[in-house]
Amino acid sequence: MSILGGKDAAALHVDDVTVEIAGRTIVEGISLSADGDVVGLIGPNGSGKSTVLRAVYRMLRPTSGRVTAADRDVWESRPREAARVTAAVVQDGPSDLELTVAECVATGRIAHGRLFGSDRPEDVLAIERAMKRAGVSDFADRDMSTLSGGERQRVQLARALAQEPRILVLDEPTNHLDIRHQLELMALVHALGVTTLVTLHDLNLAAAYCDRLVVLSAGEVVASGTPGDTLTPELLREVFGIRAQGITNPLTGRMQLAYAHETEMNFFE
Ligand SMILES: Nc1ncnc2c1ncn2[C@@H]1O[C@H](COP(=O)(O)OP(=O)(O)OP(=O)(O)O)[C@@H](O)[C@H]1O
Repeated sequence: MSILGGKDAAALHVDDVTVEIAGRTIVEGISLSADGDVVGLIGPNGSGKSTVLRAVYRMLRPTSGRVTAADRDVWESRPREAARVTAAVVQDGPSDLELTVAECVATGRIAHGRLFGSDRPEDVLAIERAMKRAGVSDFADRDMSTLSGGERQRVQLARALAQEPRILVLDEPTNHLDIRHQLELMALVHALGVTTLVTLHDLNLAAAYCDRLVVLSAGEVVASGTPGDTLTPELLREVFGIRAQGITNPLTGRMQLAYAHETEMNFFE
C-alpha cells in the first residue's frame, strides 16, 4: 500500500507517441518511462511538454504510439478506470469555483465510486489525509473562489492525492507557489513514492527533486537520464540558450545550476 492509502506505484510507459493537431506535428516519437520514481519533463516554451502530459492523462489522443499505465492502454480504458490509476494537476483543469475546498478535494473520490454528498469512511479518511499532506486543512471550509492562486494550486494537488493515484501527472505544479511552498510541494511529491511525471520550468527544482529528466526540444526528446547526466553546459546552451554550470547546493548537497543569459558577461570581469 502506498503512503496515500491506495495501491503501490504503477509503471507508466509512453511508447513512440506522436501528436498531430490540424495537420501539424506537435510532438513526435516520444518515448519515456517512469516506475515509482519522479521523472521531470523539461524544455523551452512550446517544446511540447503539456502535449505529452495531455496524451498521458487522457486529454489528447495520440495520432500514433501507445501510453500504458499499470499495464493498461490508457486510451482503451474507461475514464473512471484510468482515473483510479492516474491523477493529474494541470493548468487548464476544472476550477470548481463554486465549491468549498473540502468539496473540491472530495471530487477526487469520484473515481473510487463516491457519490456526491455521501462520503464513506474511506472517502473521509482519504480526503482528510490529502488535505493535510497538501497543507490545505486550515481552509477546508473556504469557497474556492476566495483562495489565492497558490492556495488553489495546493487544493488541486490535494484533490489529486485524494484520488489515491498510482501515477501522478503534474503540469507546472509550482508556478503559483512561493519559494517555501515550492520546496515543500516537490519534497512531498518525492516522498510519496508514487510514479510521477512532472513538467517544470525551474531547472533547479528539476535538478534537486527529480530522479530522472527527459528533455524536449521542438517536439522531440533530445536527452534523458539523471539530472547530473542531462543538465550539461552543452545541452543547456543548445536547448535553452543559456550559459550554465552544475554546482552543489551547500545547504542540501543536491545539484543545482548557476546560469546566465548567453550574452551576459561576468559582472566582475
Ligand atoms: N490545440 C492546439 N492547436 C494548435 N497548436 C497547439 C495546440 N496545442 C499546442 N499547440 C502548439 O504545440 C506546441 C507545443 O505546445 P505545448 O503546450 O505542448 O508546449 P509546452 O512545452 O508545454 O510549452 P510551455 O512551456 O510554453 O507551457 C506549441 O507551439 C503550441 O502552440
